[in-house]
Amino acid sequence: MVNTLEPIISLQNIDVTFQQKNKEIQAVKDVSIDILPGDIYGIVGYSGAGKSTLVRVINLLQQPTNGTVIVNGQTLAENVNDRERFIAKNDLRIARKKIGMIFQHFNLMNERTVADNVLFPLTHSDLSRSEKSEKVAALLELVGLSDRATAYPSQLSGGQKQRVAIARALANDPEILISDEATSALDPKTTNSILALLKKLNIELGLTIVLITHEMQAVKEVANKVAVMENGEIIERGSLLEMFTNPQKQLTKDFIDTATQVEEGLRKVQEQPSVQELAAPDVLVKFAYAGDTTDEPLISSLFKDYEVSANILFGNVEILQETPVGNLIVILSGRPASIKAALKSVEASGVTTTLLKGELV
Ligand SMILES: Nc1ncnc2c1ncn2[C@@H]1O[C@H](COP(=O)(O)OP(=O)(O)OP(=O)(O)O)[C@@H](O)[C@H]1O
Repeated sequence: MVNTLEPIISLQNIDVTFQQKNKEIQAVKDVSIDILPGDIYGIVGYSGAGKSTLVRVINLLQQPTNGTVIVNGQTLAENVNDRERFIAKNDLRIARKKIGMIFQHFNLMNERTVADNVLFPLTHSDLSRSEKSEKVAALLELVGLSDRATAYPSQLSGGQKQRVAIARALANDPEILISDEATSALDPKTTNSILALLKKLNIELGLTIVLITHEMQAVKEVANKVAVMENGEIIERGSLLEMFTNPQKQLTKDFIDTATQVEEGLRKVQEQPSVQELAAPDVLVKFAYAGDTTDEPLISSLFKDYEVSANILFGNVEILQETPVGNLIVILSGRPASIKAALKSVEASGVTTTLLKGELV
């Protein structure tokens, strides 16, 4: 995506405060975020971080206590003379049609068929009866459920229910889809098929997707940008690659470790005698890199240029956003000054290094 695009969603200095008896809950604190057309923007955080509250501000399902909400160039909320003002109800109703939403528990109407669930948002549209039927058929085709049009939600698997919910969310041709933990109730295989569907909709329809989740794995599969939320604030944000190769905050690192095999690799590596018996000046380090750097030249240059040998204990390369992203866990051995210099040069070549055990002397 070109960076000069105007944001399709712009949230500026958003606060959401809930008043509860004699206490105030600040669910969202001064959050600003710009989402560009065509982005799949992942917002990650633990339960209670404020993700749902924040994304519900986009379509004013949740009114902000303060801040500006601009969607598709239209100002839905802003602070004027110290008072938060909102777009007129009728205009909001129209604006909301362009913002689809899907949820963890699907929210389907159980007494209606699949086709009727998808038809529901078109009830008051100007389309003729046959146009509506055609639209429903096309939507079911798009989500791969043409053969289940007359089934009832109770007859569907979780993944199929979410497909119906997606078709329903797309009925009014929205430009934005908000996914609030849409894959959290699904098993890993079904999760992947729903994420693949979201990616397809992003590519084929140019749909902008805001994906909130507590699973970095889901974000990793499809998002191009990521923000991490904690205690109502965005504590870190960036491109998927930046976040995976050079996370700054501990919480981001923890989330990333859950989505790579590094955490598991590290656990096994720690059990190995060579690590348990690690003696100075040897050090255990992790290298994380993206793009053209590959492990082989990296390792051979350590020896060639610094006479530092690297014993690889764990290696993992995966493709994110069509870019290889690698993680290596190695023991470096050599003269102390050489190890230091080698690590410096590795860092300078764009590889993120983390000292896992031992000390640089
Ligand atoms: N309507 C409400 N009234 C009072 N407090 C609320 C309300 N909605 C949310 N909160 C509180 O705001 C904070 C943020 O909640 P929110 O649901 O946005 O978090 P989340 O990151 O989406 O977590 P989860 O995935 O569990 O929903 C929590 O402390 C929650 O209890």
